[in-house]
Amino acid sequence: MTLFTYCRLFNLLKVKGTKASVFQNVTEITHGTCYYVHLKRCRGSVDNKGLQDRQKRQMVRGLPKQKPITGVKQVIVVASGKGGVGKSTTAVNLALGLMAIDQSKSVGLLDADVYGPSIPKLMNLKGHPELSDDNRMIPLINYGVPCMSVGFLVEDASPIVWRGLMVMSAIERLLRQVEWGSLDYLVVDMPPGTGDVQLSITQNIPIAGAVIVSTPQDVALLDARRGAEMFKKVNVPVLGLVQNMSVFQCPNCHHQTHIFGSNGARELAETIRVRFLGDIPLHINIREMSDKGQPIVISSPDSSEAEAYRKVASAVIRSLDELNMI
Ligand SMILES: Nc1ncnc2c1ncn2[C@@H]1O[C@H](COP(=O)(O)OP(=O)(O)OP(=O)(O)O)[C@@H](O)[C@H]1O
Repeated sequence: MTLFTYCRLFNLLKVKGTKASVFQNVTEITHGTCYYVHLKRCRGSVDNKGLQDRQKRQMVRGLPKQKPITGVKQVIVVASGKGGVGKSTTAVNLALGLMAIDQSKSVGLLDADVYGPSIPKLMNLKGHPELSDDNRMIPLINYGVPCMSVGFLVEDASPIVWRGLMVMSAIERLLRQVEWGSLDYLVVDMPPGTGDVQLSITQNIPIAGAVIVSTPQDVALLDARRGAEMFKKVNVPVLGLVQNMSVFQCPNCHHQTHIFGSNGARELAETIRVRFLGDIPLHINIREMSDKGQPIVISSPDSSEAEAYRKVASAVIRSLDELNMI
């Protein structure tokens, strides 16, 4: 581990306030290509599992007090039960779609996928955040969207091999130590699944609602359902389901194929009584533009794919408006 990465990780773990006392000693242990940071608690060793279990129990009982992120009006989390279904691509294009349909709105993007941060690549951003006068990280901006990601804090090729407590500290820092300014929406790209990170985020901040992304494939739908149930359990409203990669149209003969199935997410939305937010086709332009860091909503705003993302953004706003009326 280079000295640079080490310092970055160390800074990342410096949590202000009471939790700072948890970290008395951070020691680097190198095992071949894997790096571990060994944490010692003031009294005895850290019982990660115990701590996490306690957090989960507190969560379920609704004990911890959620604190809003300074300057942010509404937090929208984008989640998926399963990895690789297009959650980050949807989060990016949703954020840009929200801005496209109402340019008076300010939108930020937070990459909470600490194990596999992809927002820097998708938003074509590189570099490290500067610090404000009060030591908060200033987001990097592209396409008018301020972004923050753990990817800005570690070197590109560094393996992100973290123990549970380190992940929680990183998340806390990303939630509390970023100078967002004033935002109407903060779109959060969650890690896939229904684990500690997801619980920790729902525990720490008030969330306006969750958008669940799934392909129409049975195995993805099963996990999407689990994701939706988790949010309901912790009282986060589910704004709806996005069906990604629903149809592939051959660019030559225009024949349409439902590679992952056709209507699974739509049917699941009906079953679990949440809004169906829209269909995003499986399209090479979406993948190619994403890889270039030029999201389709920005690079081909007139395409039907960009329109599909804007429709999803409109549906999300409808869900939020309905919730705000309650
Ligand atoms: N509608 C789509 N059409 C074509 N390619 C897509 C589409 N949606 C996503 N992809 C591609 O699928 C791959 C996975 O997408 P993405 O990284 O957004 O998924 P994810 O669910 O966030 O993955 P992870 O769980 O690893 O974070 C990427 O290469 C992306 O460009």
